[in-house]
Amino acid sequence: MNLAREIKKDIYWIGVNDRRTHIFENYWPLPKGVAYNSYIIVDEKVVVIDTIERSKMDDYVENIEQLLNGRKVDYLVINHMEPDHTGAIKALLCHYPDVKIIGNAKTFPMLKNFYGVCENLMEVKEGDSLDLGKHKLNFYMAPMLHWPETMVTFESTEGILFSGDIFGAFGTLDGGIFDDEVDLDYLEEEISRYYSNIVGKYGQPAQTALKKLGGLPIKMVCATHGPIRRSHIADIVAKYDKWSKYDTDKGVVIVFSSMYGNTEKMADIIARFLAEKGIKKIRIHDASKTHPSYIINDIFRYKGVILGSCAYNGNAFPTMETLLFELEHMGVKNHVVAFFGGKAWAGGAMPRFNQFAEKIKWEVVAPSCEACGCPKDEDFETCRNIAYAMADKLDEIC
Ligand SMILES: Cc1cc2nc3c(=O)[nH]c(=O)nc-3n(C[C@H](O)[C@H](O)[C@H](O)COP(=O)(O)O)c2cc1C
Repeated sequence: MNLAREIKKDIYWIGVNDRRTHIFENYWPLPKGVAYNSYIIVDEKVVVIDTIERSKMDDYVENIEQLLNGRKVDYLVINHMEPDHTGAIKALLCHYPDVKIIGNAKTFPMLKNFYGVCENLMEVKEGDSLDLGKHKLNFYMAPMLHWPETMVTFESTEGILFSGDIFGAFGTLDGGIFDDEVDLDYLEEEISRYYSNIVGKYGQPAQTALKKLGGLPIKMVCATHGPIRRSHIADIVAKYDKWSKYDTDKGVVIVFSSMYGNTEKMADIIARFLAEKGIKKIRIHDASKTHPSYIINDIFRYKGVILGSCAYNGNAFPTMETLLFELEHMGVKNHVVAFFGGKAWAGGAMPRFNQFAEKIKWEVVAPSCEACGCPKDEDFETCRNIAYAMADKLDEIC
């Protein structure tokens, strides 16, 4: 049986599910797997829009052959060059050597560098269109979402936006492929984790793209990962708008790195004081246990961040270092922060935390608390001060 599915007359989803890969881009955990979505329009001309990751390319090409029943592919649109969407290009070209490849000026150098393909290219620019017969494609550039060459393709007859990675999600498509057929609640974290981890660094390009695409009469959004949107388009667009503006809710993410439990105890104390002040949305993460992707996802949700680390060889603990590096690298904006931790002699984490606050430009709401050995009464008082200052700040700005 061919798992290809018609999504509108003569337009098919020809994607695959990947439940075998544990970590996406060899870094981001995939507890619910991931789908690589590809699409084909069978008109007077046949066009494939984006391909899939190479591990399933044999099945993929076989599906296309079955579906086309002897017809050839005329065009391949490359919205995004990342290998999880271009991994099957060479296999496709082996079966259909005359395919004309559609991309933009930034696509083709990458195509040559990754796959040595440099013939039969058709370059498109902003607003260019292509007639397939009944269907017409329009191309719009979406640079840095999340690579320089990224673009989107709008099919204007049915109003379908082939959005590449934009509006994508982790999680396989277990049965249904549309947003009204799958359990969106079950996928919720995988949708936001995809945004915060993969697209999150590019808030400004996302805002630009939303404004540009906002004028199109979109009836369906077909991303390269996650469910196809046809019933809840406004919902994902609103989420993207919120996330890409770094607009967060009232709540606090406490993250600690602790070897022997002293710093962890301070995390619990701060959380208790926050609760005393009426803060309900408190998420505590152990940076040594929880992958940064989940912590970053919570930081994209909540305005307040309180970070704690024991001193470790003159620095913060390595698992905290990893998180700080990620946050700095992503340039996450618009948070308020405070710090705590433990030491046994000259400390180490606090100078690193201060450097972090300066670099990321988050407002520090209270002086840090650094306990020497196990935390004592005066440390608990400083923790109380951190929690109360954070709660007051959130009351003021959220
Ligand atoms: C490998 C190692 C390196 C450490 N480096 C420092 C340091 O540079 N400065 C310091 O004051 N304490 C240092 N300490 C001591 C711890 O920071 C201290 O014991 C702290 O209370 C541990 O907090 P925790 O219980 O949350 O793990 C180090 C401890 C270990 C085991």
